[in-house]
Amino acid sequence: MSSETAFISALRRLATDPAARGLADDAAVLELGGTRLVLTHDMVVEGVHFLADDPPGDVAWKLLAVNLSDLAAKGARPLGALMGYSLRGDAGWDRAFLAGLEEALAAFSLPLLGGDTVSVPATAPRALGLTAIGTSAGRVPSRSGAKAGQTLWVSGTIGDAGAGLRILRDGQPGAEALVRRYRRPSPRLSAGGRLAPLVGAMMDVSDGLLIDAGRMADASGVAILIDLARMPLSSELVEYGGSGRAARLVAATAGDDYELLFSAPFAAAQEIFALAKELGLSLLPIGRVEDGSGLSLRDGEDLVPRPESLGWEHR
Ligand SMILES: Nc1ncnc2c1ncn2[C@@H]1O[C@H](COP(=O)(O)OP(=O)(O)O)[C@@H](O)[C@H]1O
Ligand SMILES: Cc1ncc(C[n+]2csc(CCOP(=O)(O)OP(=O)(O)O)c2C)c(N)n1
Ligand SMILES: [Mg+2]
Ligand SMILES: [Mg+2]
Ligand SMILES: [Mg+2]
Repeated sequence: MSSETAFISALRRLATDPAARGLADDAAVLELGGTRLVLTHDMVVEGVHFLADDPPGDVAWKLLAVNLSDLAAKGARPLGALMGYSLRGDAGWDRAFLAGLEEALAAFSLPLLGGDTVSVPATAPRALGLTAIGTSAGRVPSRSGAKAGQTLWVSGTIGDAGAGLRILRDGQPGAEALVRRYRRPSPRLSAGGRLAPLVGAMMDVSDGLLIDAGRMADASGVAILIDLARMPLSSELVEYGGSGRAARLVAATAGDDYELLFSAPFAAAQEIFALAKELGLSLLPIGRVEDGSGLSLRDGEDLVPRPESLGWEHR
C-alpha cells in the first residue's frame, strides 16, 4: 500500500462515524446539540510542502492557511487550533517560526489552544501538523452535493503557486507575486462562509484543479466538464508561462492553489457574481455538472484528452 488514496481507502473501514463523512470530504462535521463543529488536520513537511530555505515565518503561515482553507471550503468560522511541532536543535529557526506564527494567528484571529512538541533527528525533515476547529451555524456543504445541470465555479486564479515553486526551484527570475502565492496561500474564509448556503458541492483546491474536480465528481456521482479556456489565470502567471493549452494544463494540475471549487444552480449565478464584486475576489464559472461519471476537459470548442497525471498524490 504505497499511495495516499489506497491508504485512505483502507482507513475508511475504521471511520464509520457519520461525522467522518466517509473520509471523502475536506473536514469532519460533528453535530453537537444543535450546533456543528468542523474539524480538519493537515501536515506540512519540509521538501514536500515547503522548501528547506523558505522563511520559517512563511512556513507558519502555510501551516495555518492550508488548514483554514479546508474550514473555508465548508463555510465554517475558525474557533481555534492545536499544533504539532518538531524541534530540530535550531533555536533561530524556532524563533523566526514563532514570530511568523504570532503574525498569522493575529491575521486570522485564530486562538492557539494547544498542541504537542517533540524533537526529531537533525537529519529528519521538519514535519508540522495542525488541527483546525471551526463551527457552522448552517448547512455544511460537502464534496458530494454536485447535481447534473449545475455550473462549476472557482475562486481566484489557478496555477500561481505552482509557478512560484518552479521559480524558487529553478532559481530563475519570476514575479514575486507567484512566489508569495506558494509561500503564503490565502484561505478564502469570507467567500466560503457566504457561498455555503448557495452551493451544491464545495471543496478547496489543494492537489490540483483537475484531480480535485475529479474527486468532486466521484463523491457526487456525476460527471464534471471543465473548459480550460475559462480557467482564470493571473496576469503574472501569463507573463511567466503564457496562456496556451500546455500552460493551462500545467496550471490545472500544479496544486497548492487553496482556492474554492464549487457547483451551484444556474439561479444562483447573479448572487455569486454580486458576492465576487463585494468581496473583491473573482468567482468564475469554468464548467458544468452532467449526468454520468468522471472528469472531461475541453479548451473552448476542442475536446482535450485527460493528462496522465491530474494532480498531486502522496506516495
Ligand atoms: N491519516 C489519516 N487518518 C484519518 N483520516 C485521514 C488521514 N489522512 C486523510 N484522512 C481523511 O481523508 C479525507 C481526504 O483527505 P485529504 O485528501 O487530505 O483532504 P484535504 O485535501 O481536504 O485535506 C479527509 O476526510 C481526511 O480527514
Ligand atoms: C517543496 C514542494 N514540492 C512539491 C510541492 C507540491 N505539493 C506538495 S503537497 C501538494 C498537495 C497539497 O498537499 P496535501 O498534503 O495533499 O494537502 P491536502 O490535499 O491534504 O490539503 C502539492 C501540490 C510543494 N508544495 N512543495
Ligand atoms: Mg481540502
Ligand atoms: Mg488533508
Ligand atoms: Mg492532498
